[in-house]
Amino acid sequence: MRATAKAHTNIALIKYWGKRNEAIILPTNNSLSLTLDGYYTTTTVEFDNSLSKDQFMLDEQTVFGEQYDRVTSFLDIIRQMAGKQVYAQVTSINEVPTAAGFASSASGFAALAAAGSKAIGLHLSDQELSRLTRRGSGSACRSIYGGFAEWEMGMREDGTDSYAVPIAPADYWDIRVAAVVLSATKKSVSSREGMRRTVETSAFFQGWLDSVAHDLAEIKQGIDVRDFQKVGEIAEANCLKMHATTLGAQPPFTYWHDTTLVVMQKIWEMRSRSIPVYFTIDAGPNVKVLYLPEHETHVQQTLRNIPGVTDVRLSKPGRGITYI
Ligand SMILES: O=C(O)C[C@@](O)(CF)CCOP(=O)(O)OP(=O)(O)O
Repeated sequence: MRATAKAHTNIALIKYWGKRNEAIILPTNNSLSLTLDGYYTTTTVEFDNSLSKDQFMLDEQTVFGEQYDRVTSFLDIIRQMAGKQVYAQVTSINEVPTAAGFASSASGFAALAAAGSKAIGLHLSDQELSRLTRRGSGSACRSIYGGFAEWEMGMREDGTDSYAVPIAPADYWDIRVAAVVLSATKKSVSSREGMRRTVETSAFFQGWLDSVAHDLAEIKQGIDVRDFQKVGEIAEANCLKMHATTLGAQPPFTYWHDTTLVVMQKIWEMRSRSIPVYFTIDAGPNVKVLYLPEHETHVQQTLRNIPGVTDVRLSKPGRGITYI
């Protein structure tokens, strides 16, 4: 009982920022993302009756502690779905600069869900696989699909209607993403803790929530007609509103470091010179820059020349889950 799956990470253009149910990971709002081809995780899961516990290897290192606990708890869900009490050897290789705080959990949990469910003998539809993946990490449920995907928050409290749906495939629109990796490695607040604190204490959280549905409708309209300016403006504004909520939390926090702001200012300066370029930022200091292919050279050179930038990784829209 063995299977291998490959999943790509995704960046949210309309952010998932807040849970209404932590136990089964139900969000406060819908979110929308673009799956990227530059970052992926390949995971093999082998269920073996001779094992007395799960084993997890990540990038050839044995994993213990909180990461191990999240994986074995997730495998418990798969075992429960299959009605089998058998342990697994999980082997993951990340083509994701994990240290850079990229949503490696997104590609990681999507690959784990796909390989684990297949290895144990479940034959899940994309919708069922996305619903399962959500239980590992919310944003990961969007990586089941390539291209643009929307995670529907669902209305039911049992989560049966909370999963991602495809919006447009990877080959629909050749927009590019440059992931700007900063040397800053100060541990930031995890997305899970950041969301929790924001929902519970931020004076700005309701303002964020009140604006998301409109942002989502508008950005989908922009994607539909391939209006890059509209999509970029909304994604950037949505990101800034999300990050503003952290400043109103108690205690306040921010994911931004000094170089994060320098990169943001550079993006705005390029736009003042009529170069259509926009940014989004997740739960970390790194900036993801949206641009069009014809500006790739200029954008890449500009970003690489910023002091404190250690890497600029270019991505095109990526595909959904593949089995190897
Ligand atoms: O990706 C987005 O929509 C926005 C974020 O990346 C933050 F900016 C949230 C990711 O949260 P995640 O790691 O999925 O949380 P989990 O469900 O607690 O595992």
